[in-house]
Amino acid sequence: MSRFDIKNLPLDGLKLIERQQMGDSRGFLSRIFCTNELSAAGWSAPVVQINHTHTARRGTVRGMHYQIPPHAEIKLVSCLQGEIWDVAVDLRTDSPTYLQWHAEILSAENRRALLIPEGFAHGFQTLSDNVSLLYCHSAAYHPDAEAGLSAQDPRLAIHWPQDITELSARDAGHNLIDPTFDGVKV
Ligand SMILES: Cc1cn([C@H]2C[C@H](O)[C@@H](COP(=O)(O)OP(=O)(O)O[C@H]3O[C@H](C)C(=O)[C@H](O)[C@H]3O)O2)c(=O)[nH]c1=O
Repeated sequence: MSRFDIKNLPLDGLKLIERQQMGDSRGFLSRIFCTNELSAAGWSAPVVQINHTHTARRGTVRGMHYQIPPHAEIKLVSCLQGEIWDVAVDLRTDSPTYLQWHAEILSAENRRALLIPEGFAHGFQTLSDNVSLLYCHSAAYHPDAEAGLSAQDPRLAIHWPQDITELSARDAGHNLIDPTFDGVKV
């Protein structure tokens, strides 16, 4: 019996993963990651890093982040506390949906996660206070390969459900997409 429901999304390779919950009188168990089951969803590499972010304030935006090749990564973003508007942007230069974005609401309640292929930027807005996310990464963190786009870039026109209440200095400083931007070749 699969521990996940896997749903295709409008951007090729982007998947919505819903965790099954095995409950009893004590509580529940749910699986966060499974190589065998998520290979069918496109996870084609070992998990090399797992991160946890906690974001205290509702309305905070983190993103839009990605690592440039050869450190491009597959990312599985799971929300274990609170609720977020989770956004992925297709940066694959040759993709028919290049620079298009898609968002899903992830929460501890709906047990949904976003599986984001290589070549996408990722960001989110917290829809509640005290949000905890768990990220599985298929590539290690390489600061020199870190790149970012402005969450408020008019070229992306990402809809954020709430007023942005907090943004890191780094995220506030990302350049806007200009004619020299050529996406990511993965
Ligand atoms: C990603 C990462 C960061 N760091 C350090 C670098 C900074 O000193 C600090 C916070 O990093 P940054 O502000 O770049 O990360 P966030 O804005 O929290 O980014 C997070 O949210 C966005 C939406 C994501 O998609 C990232 O994958 C996720 O890490 O942690 C590490 O030491 N290891 C790591 O793997």
